[in-house]
Amino acid sequence: MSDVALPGIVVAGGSGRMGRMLIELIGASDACRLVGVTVAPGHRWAGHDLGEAMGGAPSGVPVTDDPIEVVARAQTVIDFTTPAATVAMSELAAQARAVHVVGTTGLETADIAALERAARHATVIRAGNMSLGVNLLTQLVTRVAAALDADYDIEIVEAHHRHKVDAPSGTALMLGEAAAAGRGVALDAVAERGRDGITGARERGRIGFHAIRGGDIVGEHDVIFAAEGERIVLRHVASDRSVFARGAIKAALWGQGRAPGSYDMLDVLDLR
Ligand SMILES: NC(=O)C1=CN([C@@H]2O[C@H](COP(=O)(O)OP(=O)(O)OC[C@H]3O[C@@H](n4cnc5c(N)ncnc54)[C@H](OP(=O)(O)O)[C@@H]3O)[C@@H](O)[C@H]2O)C=CC1
Ligand SMILES: O=C(O)C1=N[C@H](C(=O)O)C[C@H](O)C1
Repeated sequence: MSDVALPGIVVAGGSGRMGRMLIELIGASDACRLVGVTVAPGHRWAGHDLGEAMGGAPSGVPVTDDPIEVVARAQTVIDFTTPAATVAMSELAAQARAVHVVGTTGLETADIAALERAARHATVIRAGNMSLGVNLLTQLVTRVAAALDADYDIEIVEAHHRHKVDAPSGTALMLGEAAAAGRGVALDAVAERGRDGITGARERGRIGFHAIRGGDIVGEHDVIFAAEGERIVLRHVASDRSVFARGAIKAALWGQGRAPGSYDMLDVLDLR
């Protein structure tokens, strides 16, 4: 197959931690090709060739802070940026009928509604965690939560690097949704985010969230089911961002030719 027959991918937020990982992995892939990179407005890479911007040889891949043209030429956008940038990108991707793979977390209800509007016209695949391990874990959490009653207190503890700007993490919220689904309750009705001061005794049936931030922690999540006399802890530890990037590339390939709509990694990984 000639190179141009491979799905062309734009990496949004190419100068970020996930963006750089995606650039490396797409560059090494023989199933897709990198056709453009977007960066934040005014970023020093904007207007340059990607290879040169990164201090190497020319690559033929343009970097831009004005994404309209590169998105129009792409089959897919992989987006790990900010909520505002992701919402703006969703309109462009929908206009171009490009698959939009969204890893960005910290999205508010209105942001998710905007992505759902875009999904009427284009394929949108979104997950707060794109690793195989976490998506499998959500299913284990649902199963354990369904098997246990509310005598088992559920607490979710997550740890990330010092640069992370949102809490709870997208993954913690996915795990919370999975636990709430197992219990047959709405997460919003039972979530308790952090505790401080004279909080009173723990209320039965709550799902607690706690965030640790420090150093270079890639991403760690514990789901604790604590009862009188025993405790179950389901844990996922990511030690390398490539697990998220590989999941995103898998989603990009899975999305080619897929009908417009909202999808997640359970669809991509055939875990439903
Ligand atoms: N779903 C998953 O599996 C995972 C999700 N994430 C999520 O992905 C997001 C990014 O994480 P991470 O890479 O660590 O964060 P970074 O801050 O390293 O990267 C985000 C990048 O987006 C850039 N950016 C901001 N605005 C725009 C814009 N309008 N257009 C293009 N680029 C823009 C930033 O540029 P600048 O710094 O110059 O402002 C930055 O380079 C977070 O929400 C994180 O939680 C992370 C890992 C896995
Ligand atoms: O910001 C990160 O780094 C990560 N964000 C995602 C999240 O919010 O859960 C996924 C992963 O844990 C890394």
